[in-house]
Amino acid sequence: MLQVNEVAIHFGGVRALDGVTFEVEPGQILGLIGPNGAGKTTLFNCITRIYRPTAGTIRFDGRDLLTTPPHRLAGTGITRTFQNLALFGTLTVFENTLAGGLARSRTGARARAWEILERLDLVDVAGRPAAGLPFGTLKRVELARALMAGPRLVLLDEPAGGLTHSEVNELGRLLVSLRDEYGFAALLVEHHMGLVLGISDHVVALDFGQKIYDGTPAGVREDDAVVAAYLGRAKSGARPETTESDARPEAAESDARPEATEAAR
Ligand SMILES: Nc1ncnc2c1ncn2[C@@H]1O[C@H](COP(=O)(O)OP(=O)(O)OP(=O)(O)O)[C@@H](O)[C@H]1O
Repeated sequence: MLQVNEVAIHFGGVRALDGVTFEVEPGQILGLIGPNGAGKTTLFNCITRIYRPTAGTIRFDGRDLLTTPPHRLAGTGITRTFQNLALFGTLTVFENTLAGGLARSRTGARARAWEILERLDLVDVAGRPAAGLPFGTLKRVELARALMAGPRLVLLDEPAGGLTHSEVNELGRLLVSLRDEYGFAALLVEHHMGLVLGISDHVVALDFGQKIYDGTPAGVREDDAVVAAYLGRAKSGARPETTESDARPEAAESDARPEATEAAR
């Protein structure tokens, strides 16, 4: 359904993506992993037309996405959430959710918004402005907005970032049940390995803009290249836990990341 073919993008001397090729099947959750600066968010930005790749093609249902105007993307069936949230602070949770449906016909939009808010346990805060609500709640609002367009592919950029242990477990169950119910595929960028390996059908790993792994979640921990580039450095505090434990505080992790990236380079 999504075909990313030999995609490359350079920022000055930095090869953020260097010939990346992979596919996402309908209904599949594909986990996209890799160390800081590997190119994961850049890939999202290429798919969603924020960045224009230097080379390569991206096709969705056979359609050339790189010639599709960015504002038509939701209409093609692709939506996303943002690592650092991109909600309208002064709008209510209901209004933020409704905004995700503007690419669809107005008919039934309000009813669909209520249905999604109920599904995501957001009815109690539906009338509250987004600004000031807890981070974990806002992450769910982003998901609600992404689902409003009735997507066939959702790009999830670190949905577990900043969530507590129990919230991450709950998120994993929620994503799988939403996928089963609504039938969308998902591209999941996430450092929380327990979540990625627990819910992904397939995993792709990037390192310095290149694909180093494309296979099953079960094979990830056994793969020498992924262990060397990413998992094997968990003890540094800048890499993910290699166990299912998520005791590692997210804030400390992100503080450590840029420095670790510099060191790695
Ligand atoms: N607009 C830009 N201008 C210059 N360099 C950029 C730009 N966007 C990304 N980069 C660089 O491209 C590389 C890939 O960054 P990207 O944010 O995609 O990594 P990532 O895998 O998402 O990392 P993280 O896990 O920390 O979010 C980095 O070296 C980054 O500094």
